[in-house]
Amino acid sequence: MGHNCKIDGVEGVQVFRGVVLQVLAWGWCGCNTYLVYGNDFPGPDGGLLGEVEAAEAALRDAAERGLAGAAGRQGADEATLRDYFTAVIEADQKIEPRDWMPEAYRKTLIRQIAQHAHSEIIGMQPEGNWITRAPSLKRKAILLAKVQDEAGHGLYLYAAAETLGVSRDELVQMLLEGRQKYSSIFNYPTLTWADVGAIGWLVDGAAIVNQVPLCRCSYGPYARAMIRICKEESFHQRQGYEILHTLSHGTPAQKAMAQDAIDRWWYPSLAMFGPPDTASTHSEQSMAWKIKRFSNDELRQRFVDMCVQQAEILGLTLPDPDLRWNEQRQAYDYTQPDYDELMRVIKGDGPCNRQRIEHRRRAHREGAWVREAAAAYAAKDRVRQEAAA
Ligand SMILES: CC(C)(COP(=O)(O)OP(=O)(O)OC[C@H]1O[C@@H](n2cnc3c(N)ncnc32)[C@H](O)[C@@H]1OP(=O)(O)O)[C@@H](O)C(=O)NCCC(=O)NCCSC(=O)Cc1ccccc1
Repeated sequence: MGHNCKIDGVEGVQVFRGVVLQVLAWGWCGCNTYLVYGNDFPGPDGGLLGEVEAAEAALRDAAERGLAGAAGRQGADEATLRDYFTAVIEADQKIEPRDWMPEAYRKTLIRQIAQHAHSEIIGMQPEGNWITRAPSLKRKAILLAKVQDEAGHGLYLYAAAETLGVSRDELVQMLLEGRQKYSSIFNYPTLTWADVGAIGWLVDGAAIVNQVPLCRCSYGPYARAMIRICKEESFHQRQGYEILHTLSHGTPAQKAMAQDAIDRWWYPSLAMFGPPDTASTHSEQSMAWKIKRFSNDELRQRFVDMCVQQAEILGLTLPDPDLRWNEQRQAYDYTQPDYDELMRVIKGDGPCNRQRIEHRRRAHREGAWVREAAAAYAAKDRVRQEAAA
């Protein structure tokens, strides 16, 4: 399907009816987006892809050493199963769907993975808003592919959540009824084309910093989903960075537009990491279970430290007059985001909360015929297969 061509100096880009499918030259790349600049361009992920690869190797190792397998111990009493669960976590092995797990561990995972899946799906809206207005056909194709990747991430994550005994239908229903959350960041508007760049650089950047440690999460299906998602998010971050780089090296008006986007997205991106550690209700337990590997504040600091030099290369300013290197801490001091605003947005009172959820409800209603057709086809297919067997 499609044909291969060279776009922006990248060989082997597979194109089908004008839409970039994938870069064939990149062995692992299963995603839709592609790299649009040469090797002289600085990679903005701060080496995080290396960490993803290390986590992937650790997953393979865990599978080979195989401490997991508590499924075979289902007959044991609860105390033995609990000891085994603790041993698996302590040994940095993986809990798998059929293993015994405490009910609170299961619930925490369902809450976090579902919230994560909903974020990917709702997160398609702010950028989707710019697909028809992207400044060139090339930019449109890239953005279309990126937004499509987010849908794919949502699907991997719903599938991971389903291994915990909850159905995708139930999860979607909980989102639509406001009983489950999605990330605060997607309740902010995308006012200009530069916002698409800022989302890629800052929002995908924050997402990667948060998600790379999740590749080492103690629950196998979530950890495995995160490996692929992080690789794809790394592309997304680069495409956003490249948009901003182009704008900031363009006309004064384009540079001003890029700066304005950074000014508006910086603090909401810092808030994505959640409340400060002192106010985080779940962190302690989630870290003990090795679902979370770092606290909200640790990850936020890592993100700030990563962004400072990248902003310098972009020639843009992070909107924080108190941002400065602290020699003693070997980290940047920075101004905290407004956590009262975060709480207001989480509770439904952000600039776009109503619009986002209304749009999702409408899309769900309008997609009913597709779900019905798929279910009817599956039922027919089952009958056909049973008849043939
Ligand atoms: C770090 C945290 C978000 C929160 O830590 P926890 O230990 O779970 O909670 P903690 O005790 O600290 O907080 C107390 C309460 O506050 C809630 N809350 C906190 N922060 C937020 C917030 N920002 N927004 C909304 N709610 C928030 C939290 O749920 C809890 O409420 P609950 O008790 O449930 O009612 C964690 O769940 C996590 O790592 N999730 C996985 C990553 C993930 O979901 N990424 C998604 C974005 S990336 C993406 O989509 C990619 C993309 C890029 C571009 C375009 C499209 C897509």
